[in-house]
Amino acid sequence: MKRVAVIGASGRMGTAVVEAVGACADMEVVARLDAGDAISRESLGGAEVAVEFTSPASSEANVHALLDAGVDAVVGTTGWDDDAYARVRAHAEDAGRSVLIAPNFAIGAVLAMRFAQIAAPFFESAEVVEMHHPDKVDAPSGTAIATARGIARARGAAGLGDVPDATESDPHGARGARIDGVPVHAVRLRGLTASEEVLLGNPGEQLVIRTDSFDRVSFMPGVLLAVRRVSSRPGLTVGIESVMGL
Ligand SMILES: NC(=O)C1=CN([C@@H]2O[C@H](COP(=O)(O)OP(=O)(O)OC[C@H]3O[C@@H](n4cnc5c(N)ncnc54)[C@H](OP(=O)(O)O)[C@@H]3O)[C@@H](O)[C@H]2O)C=CC1
Ligand SMILES: O=C(O)C1=N[C@H](C(=O)O)C[C@H](O)C1
Repeated sequence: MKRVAVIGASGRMGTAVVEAVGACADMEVVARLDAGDAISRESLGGAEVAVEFTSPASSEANVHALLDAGVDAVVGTTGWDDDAYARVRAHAEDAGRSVLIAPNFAIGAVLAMRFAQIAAPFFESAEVVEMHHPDKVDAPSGTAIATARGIARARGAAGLGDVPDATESDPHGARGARIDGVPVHAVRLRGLTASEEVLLGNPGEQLVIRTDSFDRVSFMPGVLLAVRRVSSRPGLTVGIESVMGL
């Protein structure tokens, strides 16, 4: 029986994780921590793995505290950059522990990111539109950042230049953000959970890759897979693609 702690347990994702882990025959929730709770060996209740869905402002500190407490971590909180990854990788390696951080645990979203990378070299234009519930605190989404970076890498490797765009004046920022040169647009709309479209264009044709999470249950198979596999992957793993065998 894998002993699991949930950090951010009262939040939207934490609540879904507590329920999903509790429904598994091979794992149990031994600790539920939220804002204001200290992370320590004692408060973690003998957990082997912690699942962390909190806020971009607190996630890295939580992961260091989990490593100090001798626990492997599965992290879904967004807002990570390369410097933060490097600090956690070094800490995990020093401590002989494992951390898996993924911007999206939904199988469809992971596949959409991969499909976008495969398609990107074949299209002149590429833009990413992410659409989320209006209670989300960060924009653009972690998934959109990872998607845009993947597209940019694939375009760069194929020798493609900048996406075409004749815009000369955009005082209101209507052309969105640029992530590694790829335009990214964020929609916040009541009724949505999490969706993303990758728009790829050539003269006379368009390819749209779309993924929708209608419910937070969509993230749970990926989270549970990560909980089962994280401890066999020393150091830092980013994304669940490799865990899925992609
Ligand atoms: N990787 C993935 O597949 C997914 C990632 N996410 C990401 O997960 C994160 C959480 O999303 P969501 O569940 O919707 O957010 P919520 O705001 O619903 O939940 C976050 C929870 O964490 C708590 N919290 C805040 N700070 C701390 C802290 N320092 N220690 C412990 N708990 C803390 C909050 O408490 P309080 O409200 O009191 O501040 C709240 O209960 C976001 O970054 C989101 O983008 C979301 C969905 C899928
Ligand atoms: O905040 C959310 O809800 C989500 N956050 C993640 C992100 O920022 O990409 C994953 C998913 O899109 C839901």
